[in-house]
Amino acid sequence: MHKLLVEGGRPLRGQVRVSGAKNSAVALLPAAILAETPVTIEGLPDISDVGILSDLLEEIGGSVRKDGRTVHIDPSEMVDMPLPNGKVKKLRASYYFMGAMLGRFNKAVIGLPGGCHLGPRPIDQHIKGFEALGAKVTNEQGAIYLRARELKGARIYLDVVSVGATINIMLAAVRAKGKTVIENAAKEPEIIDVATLLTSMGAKIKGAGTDVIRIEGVDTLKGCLHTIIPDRIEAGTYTIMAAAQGEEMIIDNVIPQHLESLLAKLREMGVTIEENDEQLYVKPGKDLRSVDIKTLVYPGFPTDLQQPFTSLLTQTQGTGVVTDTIYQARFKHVDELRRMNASIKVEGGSAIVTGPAKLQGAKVKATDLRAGAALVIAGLMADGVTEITGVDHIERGYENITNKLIDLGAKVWYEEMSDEEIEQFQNS
Ligand SMILES: CC(=O)N[C@H]1[C@@H](OP(=O)(O)OP(=O)(O)OC[C@H]2O[C@@H](n3ccc(=O)[nH]c3=O)[C@H](O)[C@@H]2O)O[C@H](CO)[C@@H](O)[C@@H]1O
Ligand SMILES: C=C(OP(=O)(O)O)C(=O)O
Repeated sequence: MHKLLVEGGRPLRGQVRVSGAKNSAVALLPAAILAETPVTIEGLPDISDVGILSDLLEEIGGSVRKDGRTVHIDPSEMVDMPLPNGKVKKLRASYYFMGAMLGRFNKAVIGLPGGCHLGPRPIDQHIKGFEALGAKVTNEQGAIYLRARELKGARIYLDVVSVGATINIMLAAVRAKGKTVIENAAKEPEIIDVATLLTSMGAKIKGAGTDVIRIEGVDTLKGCLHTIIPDRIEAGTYTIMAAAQGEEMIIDNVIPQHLESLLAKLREMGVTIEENDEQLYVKPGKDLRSVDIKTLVYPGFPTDLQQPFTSLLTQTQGTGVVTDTIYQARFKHVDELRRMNASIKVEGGSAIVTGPAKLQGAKVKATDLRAGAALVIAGLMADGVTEITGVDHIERGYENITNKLIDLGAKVWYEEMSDEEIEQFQNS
């Protein structure tokens, strides 16, 4: 087991290239189950979530061949193998095996998913959708059993706007008989990306990216070639780093429109940002002003950038209120930032951040993926060395973060943890 060390105080400059989107990748891979001939996906990020999903595709009989960041998946020999335990529990997105296997085989057995602990993360809307399409769904000892004689299109109104439920219902519905309408659907760019792949496979989908998605079921889907979109959350994380500790930075391979809510807030704080076709040029001003943020569904401020943004607010002038309306308990990073001398109070679903605080390097724990990113940003701004444990969370979502940071001028490195440190980490 290793820890990540960050020596603070060095300015970041230069260019960083954003990888393919984690939250697309984790849906595109299971979507390949629905095809009958090989699917090729280009630009997948090299992160652990992608590795685990590729292994799961092989467990059900698929052949997965990696060629750099391109992955070729041959789904022709896949079978309806139950996956009640094991790797499905290591990540959130294994729930997409439910929709995809149900769509292909009319049955699936999938263990309840893992992923970041951000408070309750129910999947009732996914299940409501599968049931509406004609599946019988039961929870038996922590695994979801789904069975259908035949899936039939239905009108499904989501009670909560959910990325996962929208994509999962799309996956199950593309091969169902007749028409499905998903109302109050989520509008995140990753949903459009998955719909684009499915459409290239022969699916008939209209309205992805709006809150009403219409799907006309087809009998078969074929393989295709798809290029993934860039990761707006990774791009946003580096943009926040540039505001926090950058001199001048270029974030490359970005769709700027995907980040408008973040860019608007950064400009309000005094950061200069220029948008080009696929790049952002970021130059922080002196004495940035604090702002309030409230996370919302897309195109609102993304909850996945709330934690990194909180680290930036520790350095701005005044008080900023961070309210997470998606995950009211997504504040585990706050205790760790306090160890580094940040001045933050959590009240209800909000963190109140008073800046500027002089951050100091400390031993901290990444409790989840974006908490890890928040600690890296804090470490870059702090005096001295910050030691971050729980690095496997960070590796779920950030490709090659150390090399990308080193190229920008940061001093970051991994060290093996001692037995004593591992024990302390496991007990904390
Ligand atoms: C793999 C992936 O894409 N993960 C993202 C996805 O997670 P995920 O798909 O799990 O998040 P959802 O969009 O489903 O969740 C949004 C809200 O709806 C609630 N809810 C969701 C489903 C459900 O059946 N019932 C229910 O009540 C959740 O508890 C949460 O409060 O979107 C989140 C919100 O943008 C992001 O933080 C995650 O990075
Ligand atoms: C919460 C996240 O991921 P997951 O849904 O995969 O746990 C995230 O990407 O910030």
